[in-house]
This record gives sequence, C-alpha cells and structure tokens, in this order.
Amino acid sequence: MCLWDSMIIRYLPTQKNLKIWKLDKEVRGMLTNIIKSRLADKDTMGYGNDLLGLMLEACTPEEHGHEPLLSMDEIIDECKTFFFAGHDTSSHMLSWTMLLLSTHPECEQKLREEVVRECGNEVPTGDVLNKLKLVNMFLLETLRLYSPLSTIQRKAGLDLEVGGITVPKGTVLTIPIASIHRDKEVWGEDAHEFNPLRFENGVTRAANHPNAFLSFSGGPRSCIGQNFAMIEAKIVIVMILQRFSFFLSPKYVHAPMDVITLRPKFGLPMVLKSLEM
Ligand code: HEM
Repeated sequence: MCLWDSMIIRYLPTQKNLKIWKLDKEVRGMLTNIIKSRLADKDTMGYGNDLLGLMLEACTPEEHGHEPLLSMDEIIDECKTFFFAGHDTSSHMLSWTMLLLSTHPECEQKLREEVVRECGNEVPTGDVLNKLKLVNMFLLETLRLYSPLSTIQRKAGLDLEVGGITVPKGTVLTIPIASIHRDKEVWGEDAHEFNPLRFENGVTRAANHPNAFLSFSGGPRSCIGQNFAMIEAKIVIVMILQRFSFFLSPKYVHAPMDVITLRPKFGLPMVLKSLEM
C-alpha cells in the first residue's frame, strides 16, 4: 500500500473507522458535558482544582483580557492525552506489582512490615510515602521487568551519529525499553531475575548506565506524570498491604501481551484474604 492509500483510508467509512468515529464522538460528548457543567457552576464552585479546572481558568478570555489560549477542542484533546497516557500505564503497573508480590511472599511480608512500621493502619501521608524505601524499590523493579510501555519512538531532527552508526535526519528510531531492561551487559548477570535491592542506591546507580531505567523515558519529553504515578501506586499498594494478604489464583495464566501497554492477556485472578478476620 502506498503512502497516499494509507492516508486516504483514514477517511473512508470502513467498519474500523466507523467504530473509531463513534467512540471518539462518545468520548468528546462525555468531556464536553463535564466542561459545560464546570462552566455552568463557575460562579458558585469555581472551575475545580484539577487539571481541567486549571486549563479552563487559563483559557477564560474575560479574566485575562486575551483570546483563549486553548480552544475547546484542544482542552478536550489534552484531557484525552492525560487520561489515556495515565490510566492503562498505571493500572498495568499495579497489576504486575500484585503479580510479583504474590509470587514473592517473602517480599510481601517485608513490605507489609515496612508499611505497618511507617504508617500503621492510617492512610499514608506524603511524608510517610517518602519513607517507604522497600515499596519504592519493589515498584521500580516491577517497572524494570514489566515496563508498561515496551518501546518508544523518536524521529531524528538532524543527521546524527549514535554508537558509531550514522542516522540520517527523519529516521524513526525505536527504543526497545523491554530489551534494554533485561540486558545483562547493562544490569548484570541477574538481569532476568527479580531483585528489588538493585535499586537500593537509587535509580541512577542500579545499572551500568545512569539512564538505563527507561519506563518513564528520559529527557525533556519524559513522562510528565511519573511522580504522580509513583505516588498513586504507593498509596494503592500500601492500602492493600494494610488490609489483605493475597495469592495468585490457580486460574492465572502468565501471558504478558503488548497492546500499546503491556498487560496480562487473561487478566490477573487473585485470592484476597482480609487481615482483620
Ligand atoms: C506507570 C505509569 C506510567 C508510565 C510507565 C508512563 C510512561 C510514559 C512514557 C514512557 C512516556 C514517553 C512516551 C514517548 O515519548 O513516546 C510518557 C509520556 C507521558 N505521560 Fe506517562 N507514564 C505513566 C503514567 C502517567 C500518568 C499517571 C500521567 C498523567 C496523569 C502521564 C502522562 C503522560 C503524558 C502527558 C506524557 C507525554 C509527555 C510529553 O510528550 O511531553 N503518564 N509516559
């Protein structure tokens, strides 16, 4: 198929396109309704103290004396970006964390001890989260072995040379995060093994190269939500460890599947037991 054909096909009413357009219309409709209700409640409730609220505030011409900085369509697109970039990535990180916790019961116990020591049965505060070194190392090791994004791409903006190879301007480079994360030359002989302690001295000292850990990418276009994602994951894991012991259901089939994000193909059936009983 030539480039022209592949461009044209996006506009034809194929079954796939009809589904895409229908879903896009639904998502846009949903977001438009949320935005409309924020605008309607503005005088009594303000725009809201979340990202959408901040965007709406920045775009209010009457308050800033200029044209809106973002159009309604752009605000909707930003909402979509944040939702899709932040939802599946975080939820799959949590799935893999639960898998590794249940297959490493000795770690589960150590993490629970840390959680009980630092925050008892309370909901963790920001200060407490910073003290959870083992939980942090566990999450990083989970991300290393099961990075929600297995590859990212970059387009060379100019002719350049990488590792002795000439890369012409315009070349699309795929950065194989999953392979780099399991490379013995980078992580040592135990690269394929689960060992959270490798992160004992921080992310930059865990491998032979300071930027070897790439789950959130690196540089100026790295993940803008990485701190949020780590805080969110820590809170969830702490609250589960406080309440439940768990093990993997015999029905679990290990089949990581890479569909934009890396997910367990057949889900993650688990058996949870309340610690209060
Ligand atoms: C474990 C969770 C997450 C992982 C593994 C992850 C991973 C990544 C990676 C690898 C990139 C770079 C993509 C590329 O260059 O092609 C990225 C970008 C991005 N992420 Fe995340 N992310 C996570 C959570 C989040 C959350 C919670 C949010 C928002 C609340 C978020 C928002 C974004 C946005 C907006 C970008 C684009 C940044 C830009 O292009 O400047 N991510 N993420």
